[in-house]
Amino acid sequence: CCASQPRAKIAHVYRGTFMHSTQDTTLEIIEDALLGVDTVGKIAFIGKGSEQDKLSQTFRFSSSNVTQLKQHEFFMPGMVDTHIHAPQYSYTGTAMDLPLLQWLNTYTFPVESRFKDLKFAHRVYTEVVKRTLKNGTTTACYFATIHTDASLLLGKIANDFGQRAFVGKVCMDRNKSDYKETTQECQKETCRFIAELLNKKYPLVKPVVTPRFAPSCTGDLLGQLGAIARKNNLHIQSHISENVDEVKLVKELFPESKSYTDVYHKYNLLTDKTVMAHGCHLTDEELTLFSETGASLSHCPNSNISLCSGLLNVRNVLKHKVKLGLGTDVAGGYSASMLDAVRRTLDTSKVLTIQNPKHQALTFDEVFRLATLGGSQALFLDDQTGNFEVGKDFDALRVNVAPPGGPIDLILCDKPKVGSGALYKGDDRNIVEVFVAGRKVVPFMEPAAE
Ligand SMILES: O=c1[nH]c(=O)c2nc[nH]c2[nH]1
Ligand SMILES: [Zn+2]
Repeated sequence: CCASQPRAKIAHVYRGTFMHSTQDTTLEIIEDALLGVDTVGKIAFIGKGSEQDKLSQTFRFSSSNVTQLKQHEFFMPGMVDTHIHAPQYSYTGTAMDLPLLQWLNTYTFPVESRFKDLKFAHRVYTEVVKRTLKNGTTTACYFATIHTDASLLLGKIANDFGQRAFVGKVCMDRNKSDYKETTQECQKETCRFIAELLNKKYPLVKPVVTPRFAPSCTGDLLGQLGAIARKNNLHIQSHISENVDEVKLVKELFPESKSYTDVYHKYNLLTDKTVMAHGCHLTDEELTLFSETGASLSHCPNSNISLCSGLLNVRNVLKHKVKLGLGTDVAGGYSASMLDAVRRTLDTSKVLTIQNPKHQALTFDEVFRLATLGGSQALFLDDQTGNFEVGKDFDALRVNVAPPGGPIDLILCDKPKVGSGALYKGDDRNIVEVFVAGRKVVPFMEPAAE
């Protein structure tokens, strides 16, 4: 049994099967566990169901307050989407026929330009927050657009629905089209975005410094953003080495830098609070620089396949001791569901084994860890979320393997395999409740009135 000293009062106690990952165990399944959540949403204890009497005395809760999971139900940690473009949710699954640089110019920039319109932004951002929450994303690291007010609105909507989120106002001062700002505007608006979002004092929603990627930023802007992040001790997100044409372009635009990674490093954008999406074409030397700086990678396999960008060798990333989480990368990725990201990660890893039988494919348990604890580590949030350790916030999914009308027929009842079956075959119908910091956010709460 693990328990903190009883301090805050216990608000909820749950009894049943819990699955999670720890530093030492890729997947731990605790049957008939008892977990207590205190009034500030933190996990106060996790112990054995058989110790309920003792725990109820220590933590002063009554047995009648224990919620017993039903047969075929279990709890798992909420999933962490380490990379998602909220505005691009509006065209998911409709633009999968061009490689990255053409895809951005043809589809992405025209759509993102529309987010100047706050009504349109409100509609799309409400849908993406609801859709990701329903699919078990308790933490999302969002790109918004270049528009400060719409980006602030995304923060408000995530807060209203109770999702833990980083929100980035996108920075770009170099583009063929008008979808950009001047260097000075971008710096000024980034500072306003950060100040205004922090000023809201949302408990779970924070700003992240967001240069779109090196090709859409001048060195001047990158340097200014590095300084802003450092001064305010903020998270940073961007893209790196997604596609070979992009890597070539970065070489042309930044001839003085040794590598793509070196460009970001030079401008102080690689820190232990940085998450870079993709990294399919990074060299071992670049991965070493990630490891040395503590920067992490977001693996977005649906996007990498959909845009024919490349196949990230996650095994090699982990070998270099680089932190890694999973991302949907909507709308390069056509699915907003982290369960899809889990499956595509497994598929990608198996394709690498098909290409090279010496490659050791990732296991289901390892990928489960990447979607939960790995994501929280990549976002430097692992002291707050990622698993069911005492003292962390209770970010959890109540999964029912076989709800009526659901996608799974329960034929095999082999307990340890039930979790993997549910995650391979399940969808949001199986995620019957979602909790963030102890609060039930699915079924949805009514957003507070204005
Ligand atoms: O998948 C991607 N989506 C984007 O919006 C983007 N911008 C730069 N690089 C990118 N890659
Ligand atoms: Zn992206």
